Amino acid sequence: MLQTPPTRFAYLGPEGTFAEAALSSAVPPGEGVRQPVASVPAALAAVRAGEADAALVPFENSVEGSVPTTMDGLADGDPLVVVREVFLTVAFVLAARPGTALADVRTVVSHPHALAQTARTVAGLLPDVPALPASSTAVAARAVADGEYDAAVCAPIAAERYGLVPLAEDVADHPGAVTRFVLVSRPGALPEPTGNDKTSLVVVVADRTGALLDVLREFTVRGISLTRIESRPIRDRLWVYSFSLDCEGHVAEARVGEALAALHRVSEDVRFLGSYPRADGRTNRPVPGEAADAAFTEAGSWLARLRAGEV
Ligand SMILES: O=C(O)C(=O)Cc1ccccc1
Repeated sequence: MLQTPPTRFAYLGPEGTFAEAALSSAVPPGEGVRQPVASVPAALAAVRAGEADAALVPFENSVEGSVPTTMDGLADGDPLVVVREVFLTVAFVLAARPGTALADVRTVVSHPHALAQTARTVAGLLPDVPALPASSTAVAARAVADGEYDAAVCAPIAAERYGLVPLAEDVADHPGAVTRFVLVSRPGALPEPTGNDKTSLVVVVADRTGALLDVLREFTVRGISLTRIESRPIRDRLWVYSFSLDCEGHVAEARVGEALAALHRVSEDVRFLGSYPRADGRTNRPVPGEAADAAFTEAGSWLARLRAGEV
């Protein structure tokens, strides 16, 4: 009998990252094989090259906003789509090699988002100590274990994994911060609509008055709520911006499909980044009657009758 090969999941590694914890919360242990990779671009590249089937990468944070390497990595290059979102409440420790005292620490290292979310607390504990960036919190913990730096901001599990001990626990400036991760894969069959889905897009607009309003209007007139919108520079065109956004609904639903088709007409480019089940514990706003699939179907039949000369 033919066996389907296990799904290969790439995640921002090494062992002990928040991305790994997010993957474990989304995919039961024992399902698929997991490959830690060195960076977000490496995780996306592994999927694009077919070396992995899906990648679990951080997307945005409730305190720091979006993760630029992920946003830009999805906006450029061969298309990838989000098939799932995962929310994780993150807790940070300041960790060092056993025997290190706070007074011995001359350097702190972590992922830029972890440094940003703990900046005030860490500066209070270690005034004037430089905070240096690393590609993940676990790589930072490993580098401390290897003696390259004195302390890391990381997950308690990463400290344990690399033999570090906490100098301070719960060093987040805003306890309860949530990170949104996404599981991305090469385009293929879309996740089925669940009735509580989100759709992600990148829309490139022309440099003209009202271009953003034109984009927003296509959602408003179809009763679609946006859950995120932000601008990102298009790096090879000076002062031209794209809009990265999430809206409620699934592309299989008429109002969302029609909005995308309209955006395709009024903007320079639309990149579809997937329709997937909403996982933030919230429920999409009720769809107004005139924006429901049944209303679009009925309007389509009416138009067909008009065109056939039946009215
Ligand atoms: O570096 C990690 O562990 C990640 O998964 C990225 C990250 C960093 C800080 C907060 C949330 C996610």
